[in-house]
Amino acid sequence: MAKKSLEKSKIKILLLEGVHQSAVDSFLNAGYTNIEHLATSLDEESLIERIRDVHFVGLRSRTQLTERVFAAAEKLSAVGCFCIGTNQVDLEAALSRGIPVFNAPYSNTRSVAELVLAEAIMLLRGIPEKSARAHQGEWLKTAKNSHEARGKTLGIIGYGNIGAQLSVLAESLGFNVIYYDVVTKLGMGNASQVGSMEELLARADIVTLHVPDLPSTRWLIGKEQIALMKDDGILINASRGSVVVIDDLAEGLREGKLLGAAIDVFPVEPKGADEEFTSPLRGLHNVILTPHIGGSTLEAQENIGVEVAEKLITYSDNGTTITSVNFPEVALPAHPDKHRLLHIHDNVPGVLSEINRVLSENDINISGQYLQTNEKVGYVVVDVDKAYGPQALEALRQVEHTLRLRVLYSETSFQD
Ligand SMILES: NC(=O)c1ccc[n+]([C@@H]2O[C@H](COP(=O)([O-])OP(=O)(O)OC[C@H]3O[C@@H](n4cnc5c(N)ncnc54)[C@H](O)[C@@H]3O)[C@@H](O)[C@H]2O)c1
Ligand SMILES: O=C(O)CC[C@@H](O)C(=O)O
Repeated sequence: MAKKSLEKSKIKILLLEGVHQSAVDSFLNAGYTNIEHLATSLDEESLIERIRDVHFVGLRSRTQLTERVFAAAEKLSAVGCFCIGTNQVDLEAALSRGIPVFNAPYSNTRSVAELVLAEAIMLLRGIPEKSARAHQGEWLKTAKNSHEARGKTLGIIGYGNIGAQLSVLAESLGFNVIYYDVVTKLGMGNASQVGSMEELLARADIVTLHVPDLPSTRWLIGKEQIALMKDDGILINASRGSVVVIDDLAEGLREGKLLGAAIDVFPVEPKGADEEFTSPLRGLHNVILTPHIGGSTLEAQENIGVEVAEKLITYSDNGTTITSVNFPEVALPAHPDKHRLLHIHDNVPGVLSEINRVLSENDINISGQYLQTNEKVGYVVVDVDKAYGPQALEALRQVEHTLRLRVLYSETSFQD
C-alpha cells in the first residue's frame, strides 16, 4: 500500500495571541515545522481566511472560534486553548465536526491566586487612591479606611483550582477563609464551606470570584448581591467578565457601599492594545483595573505553552484525547508498526458493529481497539496490522453517522 502519511512539515499550525515561544519549541522538537506564530488575535473574517488550511490552531482568551470559523476550517484536527477558559470556543461546533479542544487547567492558577492576594492587601490599605494622589503631588497620609489583613474574612466564591490555592495562601497571611461552591468540597487548612452565597456575601470582608463562565454564573453578582455585602466590603473578580454587572458595581462604589474593588475581566474587553478600554469603573478611586492579566506571568505562560502544545502533539501523533474539554477521553499506547484508524462519529447505536463489519469485509486484522463515548460523539480507535487499500478507508468514511476519519501511519500522522 502506498504510504499515505502527511509529512509533519506539511501539518500547518497557527498560533495566535502571542502564545509563548515554549509552544513553538515543543512543536519544533516534535518535528512540526510549519508554524505560523502571530502576536495578536484575528477577527472572525480574517480568521476564516487564515484557518482554511490549518490543522491545529492555538489561541488564548481573545480569539473567538465561532460556528462560522469552524465551518471554514476544513482541515482542522484539534484546538489548543493556551489558558484555562474555553468559553471563547464554540465547543458544540467543534464536537459536531469531531474536533477535540484542549486547555491548560493548572498552569496559571498560582499566578491568579498571587495577584488576588496582593490586590486584597492593596485594597484593604487604600493603596490605589494613595498612590494615584502621590503621583499627583498629594500626600494622603492617613490610617482612615486602612486595615490589616490579619483576622479579616476572605470569602471565595468558586473553590476550584484557583479558589483552593488562594485559600492556602490567604490563611498563611492570617485571613479567615470561607468559601461557597455549588459542589461540596473539603476545605484546605481551616477554611470552611458555607451553605449559601448569601451567607458568604454577608460574612466576608472581601469577596473574590473564581467561578467558570456558565449560564448559571452569568451576572451572578449584581445590585442585589452587592447590597448583601458588608458596608465597606471589597469585591475582586479575576474570573470572567460575565460574572459581575459592572454598572451595579460602579454604583456600589460611587455610593460608598463598597470600600474598593479589583477587576481583571470585563464584559467587553479590547481586542488589542490599540483599542480603547472603556468601563464605568474608570476614574473611581480605590479600584484596581487590570487588562485580563491574572494568568499573565512569564512562568505561567511558559508552562502553558509546553502543556498545551504537548496535548496537541500527542493527539496528532497518537490519537490520545485525555483532558480534552469536549471530547471522549481515550489514553492510547504507542503503535509501532501498526496503522491507527481514528473513527469519530455521532454516538448512536450500531456504529461500532458497522465499523467492524467494514474491517472484516476488507480482511483487515484488528490488533487493538479502544472506544469511548460522550453524550454526542463516539471515538473508536483501531490499530491494524495488515496493509489495506483505499477502498477500506472510503468504506469506513461511508459508515452512516461518521463525522471524521483520521489515519495515523505507524510513526507519522496523516491528516484527512
Ligand atoms: N484572570 C485571568 O487571567 C484568569 C486566569 C485563569 C483562570 N481564570 C478564570 O478563573 C475562573 C476559575 O478558574 P479555576 O481554574 O479555578 O476553575 P475550576 O473549574 O477549577 O473551579 C471553578 C469552581 O467554581 C465552582 N462553581 C461553578 N459554578 C458555581 C456557582 N454558581 N457558584 C459557586 N461556585 C461555582 C465549581 O464547582 C468549581 O469548584 C475561570 O472562570 C477561569 O476562566 C481567569
Ligand atoms: O491568557 C489569556 O488570554 C486568558 C487567561 C485566563 O483568563 C484563562 O482563562 O486562563
